[in-house]
Amino acid sequence: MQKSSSSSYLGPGGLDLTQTFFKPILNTAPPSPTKRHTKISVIGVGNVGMAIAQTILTQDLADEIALVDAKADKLRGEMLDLQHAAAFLPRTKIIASVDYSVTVGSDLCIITAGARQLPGESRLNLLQRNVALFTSIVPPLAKYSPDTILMIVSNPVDILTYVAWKLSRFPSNRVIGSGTNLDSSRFRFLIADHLDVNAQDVQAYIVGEHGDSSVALWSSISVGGVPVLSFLEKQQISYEKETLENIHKDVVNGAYEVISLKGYTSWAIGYSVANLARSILRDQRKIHPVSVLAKGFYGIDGGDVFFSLPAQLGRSGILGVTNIHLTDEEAQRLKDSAKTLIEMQSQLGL
Ligand SMILES: NC(=O)C1=CN([C@@H]2O[C@H](COP(=O)(O)OP(=O)(O)OC[C@H]3O[C@@H](n4cnc5c(N)ncnc54)[C@H](O)[C@@H]3O)[C@@H](O)[C@H]2O)C=CC1
Ligand SMILES: CC(=O)C(=O)O
Repeated sequence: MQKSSSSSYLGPGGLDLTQTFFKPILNTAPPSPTKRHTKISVIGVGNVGMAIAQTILTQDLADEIALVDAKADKLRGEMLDLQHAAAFLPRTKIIASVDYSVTVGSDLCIITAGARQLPGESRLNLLQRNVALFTSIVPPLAKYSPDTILMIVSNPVDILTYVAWKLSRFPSNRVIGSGTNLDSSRFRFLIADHLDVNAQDVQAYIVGEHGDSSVALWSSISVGGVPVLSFLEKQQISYEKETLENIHKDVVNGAYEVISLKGYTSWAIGYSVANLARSILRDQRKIHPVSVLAKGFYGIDGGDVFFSLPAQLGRSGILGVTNIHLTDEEAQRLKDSAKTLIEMQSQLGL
């Protein structure tokens, strides 16, 4: 049986079989002009890109997903494998190409392409390799989808978000790094595990660099609406600062541990980015710790640095940054995290 370019099957003699199986209802009203067609492009179909794509599919977040990768065979294989799950998933058109024209008209472009860490290697060590790739990825995305929102996932995510902002020339509200949304989920899991509660009832943020200099905002943690540290202090319940430091260390070491065990991280970042995509495309106006242009917030003034702050996300991208009270120690750690990133950025000459 021959397949036409429009995907309808032509039987013997060129008979269009879709006409045999379906008797079309004529004179129907056209689709409502207010119904939006949502398109997401995922660049890089490695472990991370595919975990994101499959989570987006299962959560019914897009009408169309376009996949792009430099490896044509791997790309077609991943596209077919996802298409073959059509009978079990919400209806989503899945297309793929090594040519960026496939991304045209995307609402959201998620970049996961690039080198990943070897066991023990830091995220910042990937910088030179992945900056070079971004010069061939970001300009065509901006060309084919000038109104899109860019979501950067490749590491080091904060500096690459800055690079994507520069290369795209987009306003900063439309260039977002997945940042510490993932670290904060790890943090909430560990606190929930420690207190034997549900992680969704734990409100807790890791901010700053997605990486070794990240900052845990202990002073603002609440569980079920109860501010944890001030509650413990009022009840005169002693807690060890070391216990808190160890939980943060476990957050920072979390990715290193997973990478040393299975070679890469994928499932948690898949859920994290799908969670961000939902807030953006469904205009949820939820607060997420994501990588944003931080200049002017929380006393950060040393340069154009992107790192994670609790930001409100909606259909136009970043809507604002929340003003959480920080202790002097937390504010200083945040400034140190910014300094680390600005020093790395200054070597790029962008
Ligand atoms: N921000 C975060 O929280 C996280 C970030 N990551 C980062 O995501 C990135 C991807 O990780 P994995 O998927 O595990 O790596 P991977 O090696 O499995 O996949 C990378 C993919 O990028 C493709 N690629 C390379 N150059 C390309 C180009 N110029 N154009 C298009 N595609 C290209 C490769 O062909 C490959 O399919 C890494 O930088 C990793 O560090 C990973 C986990 C979490
Ligand atoms: C690899 C990475 O950045 C993570 O899993 O946090």
